[in-house]
Amino acid sequence: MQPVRHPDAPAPGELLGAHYGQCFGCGGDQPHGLHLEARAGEGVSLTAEFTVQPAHQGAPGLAHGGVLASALDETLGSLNWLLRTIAVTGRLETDFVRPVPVGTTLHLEAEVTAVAGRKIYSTATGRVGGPDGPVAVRADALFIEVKVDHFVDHGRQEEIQAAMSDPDQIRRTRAFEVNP
Ligand SMILES: CCCCC/C=C\C/C=C\C/C=C\C/C=C\CCCC(=O)SCCNC(=O)CCNC(=O)[C@H](O)C(C)(C)COP(=O)(O)OP(=O)(O)OC[C@H]1O[C@@H](n2cnc3c(N)ncnc32)[C@H](O)[C@@H]1OP(=O)(O)O
Repeated sequence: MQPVRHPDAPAPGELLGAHYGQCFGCGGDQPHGLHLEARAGEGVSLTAEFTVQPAHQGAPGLAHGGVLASALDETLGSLNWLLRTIAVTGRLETDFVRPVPVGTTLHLEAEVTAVAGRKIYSTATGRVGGPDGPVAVRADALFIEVKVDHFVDHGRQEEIQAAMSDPDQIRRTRAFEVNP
């Protein structure tokens, strides 16, 4: 089935914000994180940027592939804001097309290609040298829709309690729930 943008999805050009402050991918309160920033696009698409830091090296002066995969995973996961669906990565297939030096800003774009029941199929590319530069990485993913209970049941108590007593987190989580 064709994906359907939720009527209350953020407008094209709007920053999506973090889904969780401590998230390694997008959290502003996470000192070790990627601090990836995603912006809504048209339809069920978005763009995001991430700048490779010295802490992200695999080989000298080059980004670690796992970090680049994380940036792709986070970008693809952010698409769920536009569907207003909570979903987790089931499968992530990554192509590393060219090396990405430290200091490079990766310009990412992602879109949902299909939805089938709880399964959300999506694809992303990351370019270097600008939004129209050459492709350095790309990924195809399958996300699976889950309920908030997924996190409550499986997350460590300490962080779950902290998240549940943070009004900001409750608000962000509610925004994802079509039927709260
Ligand atoms: C109040 C506190 C709450 C705090 C929450 C905070 C915020 C919430 C808001 C948003 C957060 C959401 C996401 C974060 C966004 C971005 C971050 C990046 C995303 C991630 O980094 S997230 C972490 C990594 N991720 C995992 O930690 C998943 C571990 N995993 C599982 O938890 C289970 O594995 C699960 C749930 C995936 C499925 O389990 P399940 O039992 O629910 O469903 P089931 O197995 O029946 O699969 C149903 C259909 O999907 C097919 N299917 C499943 N897996 C497949 C695979 N791998 N390949 C191909 N097909 C697959 C089946 O074949 C079947 O297909 P069919 O229906 O056609 O038969």
